[in-house]
Amino acid sequence: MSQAVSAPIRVGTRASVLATTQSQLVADQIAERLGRPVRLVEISTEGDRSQAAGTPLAGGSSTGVFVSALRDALLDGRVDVAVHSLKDLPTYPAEGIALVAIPGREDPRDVVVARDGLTLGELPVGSRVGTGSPRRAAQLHALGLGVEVAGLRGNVDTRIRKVRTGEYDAIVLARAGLARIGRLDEATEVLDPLQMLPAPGQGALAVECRDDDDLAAQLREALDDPRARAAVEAERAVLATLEGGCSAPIGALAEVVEGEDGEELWVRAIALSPDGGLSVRRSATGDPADAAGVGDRLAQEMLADGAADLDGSEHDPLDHSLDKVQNP
Ligand SMILES: NCc1[nH]cc(CCC(=O)O)c1CC(=O)O
Repeated sequence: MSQAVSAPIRVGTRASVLATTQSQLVADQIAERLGRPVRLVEISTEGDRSQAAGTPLAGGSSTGVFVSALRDALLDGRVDVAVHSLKDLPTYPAEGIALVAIPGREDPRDVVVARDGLTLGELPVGSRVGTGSPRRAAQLHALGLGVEVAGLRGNVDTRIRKVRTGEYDAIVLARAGLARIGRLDEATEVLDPLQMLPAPGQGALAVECRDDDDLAAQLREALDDPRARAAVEAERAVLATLEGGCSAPIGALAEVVEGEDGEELWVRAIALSPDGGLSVRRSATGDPADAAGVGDRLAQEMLADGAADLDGSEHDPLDHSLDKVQNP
């Protein structure tokens, strides 16, 4: 499987500005640290094609679409490396493919891009806030701002334009996406994770290759950031365990910090009913070496707290059986 030493390493990428920018970032690091020529190869995905055609994609189910075309290119040898936004990766592994590196992570928080430089709290009641993410929608509802939450699709550029044209008063996006394409100045507010917990893996990249490729060990050595990896493993374990028991929108954020006895991992997570009326929120600390265990146990506690009962589109206000987890 491995190429001659002089052959360029082919890095597969989606064609969007965000994808090519982050793939180029990884390609540059590979070239610099492995001292080998690297070439980007654009792979158009089913998701890109249906976005271009304007066909609506259901929020959650679009996840795998962007990923599978790149993995196919990897498996049939058209590319040697695939770069994904980590939060777009399904939690289950793919046959024949190794997640070899999680490079240093961008700030994982969400941001607001609003008209007239407004923050969420400054938006007049009745304002139209755009997001295609059930997680963001549920947390926006839970904030009780009195705004209308409306669906939103398209790449980052398209979404920002919809604020410019007045179609939306504000939109919510990942800070990392804006930062990577050099448009962070569009953000009018960085959201506190207390108000808006990011998606598991947000702001992180995933570098994959074929699991039998000699390149795997080299890429890990050259690109992997152990702190980012531990944080993301914990967040994804929360997601994987909760997915087993509920289909509610989920936010999770972990970080490795320097504690008194060395490195410490902390994790926060939330699961919400889609209308934001109910939620289960939990946090934990633990050993970064046991990141997945910490995330899994946290999610088990959330399920025991009622996270499994959060799915279903509307919460019946007369049903008091879930009052113990009702938002204040
Ligand atoms: N779901 C699309 C997606 N996948 C990754 C990012 C941004 C970059 C990141 O989170 O790493 C975005 C856009 C967004 O959520 O605003």
